[in-house]
Amino acid sequence: MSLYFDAVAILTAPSTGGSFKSRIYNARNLRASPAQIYALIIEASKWDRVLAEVIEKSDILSVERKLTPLLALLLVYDHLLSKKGIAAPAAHPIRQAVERHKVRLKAEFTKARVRRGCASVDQFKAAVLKEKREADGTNQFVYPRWVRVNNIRSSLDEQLRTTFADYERVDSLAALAAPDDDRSKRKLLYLDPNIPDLVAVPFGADFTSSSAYKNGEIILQDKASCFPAYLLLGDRDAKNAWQGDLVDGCAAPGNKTTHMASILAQQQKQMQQDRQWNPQKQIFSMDASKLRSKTLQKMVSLAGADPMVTVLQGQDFLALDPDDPQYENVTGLLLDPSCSGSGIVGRDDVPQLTLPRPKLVQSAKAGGKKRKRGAENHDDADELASNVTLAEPSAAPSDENDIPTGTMDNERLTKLSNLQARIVEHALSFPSATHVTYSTCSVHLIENEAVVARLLASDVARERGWRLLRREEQPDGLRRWIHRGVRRDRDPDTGAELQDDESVSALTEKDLEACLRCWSGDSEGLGGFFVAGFVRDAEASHTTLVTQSVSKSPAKSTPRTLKVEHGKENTKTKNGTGNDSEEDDDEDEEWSGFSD
Ligand SMILES: C[S@@+](CC[C@H](N)C(=O)[O-])C[C@H]1O[C@@H](n2cnc3c(N)ncnc32)[C@H](O)[C@@H]1O
Repeated sequence: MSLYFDAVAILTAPSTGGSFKSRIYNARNLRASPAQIYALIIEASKWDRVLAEVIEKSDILSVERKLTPLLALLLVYDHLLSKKGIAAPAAHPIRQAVERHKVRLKAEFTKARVRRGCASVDQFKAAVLKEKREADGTNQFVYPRWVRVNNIRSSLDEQLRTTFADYERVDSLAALAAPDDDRSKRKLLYLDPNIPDLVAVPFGADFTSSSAYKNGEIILQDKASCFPAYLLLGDRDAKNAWQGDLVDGCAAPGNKTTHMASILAQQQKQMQQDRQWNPQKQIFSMDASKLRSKTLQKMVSLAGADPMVTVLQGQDFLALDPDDPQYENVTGLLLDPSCSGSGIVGRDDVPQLTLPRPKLVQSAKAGGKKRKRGAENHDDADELASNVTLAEPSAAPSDENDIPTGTMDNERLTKLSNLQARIVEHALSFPSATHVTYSTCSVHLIENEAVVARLLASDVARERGWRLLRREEQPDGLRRWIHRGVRRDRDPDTGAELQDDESVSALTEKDLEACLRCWSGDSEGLGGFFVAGFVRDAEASHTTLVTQSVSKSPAKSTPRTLKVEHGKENTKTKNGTGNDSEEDDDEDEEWSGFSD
């Protein structure tokens, strides 16, 4: 039985680089034989579309709560197509969960064959393979391997001279993939025009044995995932280098933390041209999950960012006290909280599996597209979405994203978006903060523009003068990015726009221009992604209403509102008399809510 659970674990584990096969053979903690696991995944992936169809039509996921879509797909493959059937004792509950439906499954499998006009299983197999190749061929053409150069340990120039020395420069993403080539073997390189220090190479290129990868000089990070740190820290030079500390509130596994550190390193090196670079602790990076925090710490160390980053392992960002003196110099915060992951697409040579959708999701308006490979376990997502404080996710994380892709109904998405909004509101309350970014790898409006609309309408945003970082204020590469915020969700299957969504009616066209979107399946070579930046104006800080916590504990605090003019606290009380008794109690409170 461990065979199926091991296969699920492999398919949902973080992508650590290397070929898919080598990852299975090098994996620890597997109980089944690597050869068996590999064969099961490869064979099942050839039939995924049919198996998904059969499982959906027989509706076993609605009744068999022990089965996740991925587990069901692997089991039903063995049940219907392998000679020996399911490799588990006959009395095993998971085997029974499938075999209870054998008549229905067989009937749906036969119908799927007949629908494709195939008289035999062999013909059926050929037709299914053709279908699969047609679907995958496009994916592999579009998605390259993105490589970010880490300025702490190296520089783009140095990497072009060394790791990429024998790579031929091409002038478009499409040129990375000439049809019928063995693209992974061709050494082609495209310098990304939007994100500094980012290059794209053909899909399948493997750097995991290169010294640059092992030493943390290069980091395999998708382009869209580079947007938030660049949006936050921008194009700065020695004259206007970033001032103040930074917080990455939802940081594991650490791509954006290490990207922030890399950008800061670049700026600081420019400032200290002739002198030795002397990195300073400037970033607080945390994750509520202790398990994922370990990966975060490893990634920070590998990137050489220890002198710049303080990792707070297992720290819930919502429990961080913005008024704690150690955060008084925090000027920028990056928030990339848990999301539905509905924008995630396969990024490496792991077989792409089209998974069955449970009935619940098939009928949900904002339900995801057919799931691609991603983390499993709906219960974790549910728990996460319904709890105020994050529970340790027990499912293996999938790269940056820790939530299963595509299995969420509207209720779950709503809970998740509530949590996302709370997290960013908390960020907006840091007394010295002037810049905040919010990002998700979701395509759903409810997690993206709708969260932005709620944040702009929140008390903390209005009182502290937060607004969106407008397109014309964004770093050059992102200002030129053409895919901006939207008012309508897209149909997950056809991509067609759905009707206007009221949740974003308060956003102006300028606001939508300020938001950045990425979509899968277009010529940009990315998955679905969203990011928006918030800033506080210098003018807003001169005459702004600031909420000051009476208590140091955010959970117990009673906010009071004070008016600030020209950088000074105005001691006028709420009723303007200066005699408000509530305020008298707080006379000794240190001033803590003041923008730049
Ligand atoms: C999308 S992932 C972050 C990916 C990361 N930014 C990167 O670029 O590598 C979301 C992370 O947020 C963490 N998280 C969710 N809620 C949190 C909270 N309240 N405080 C801290 N971390 C939280 C999850 O454990 C998860 O690791």
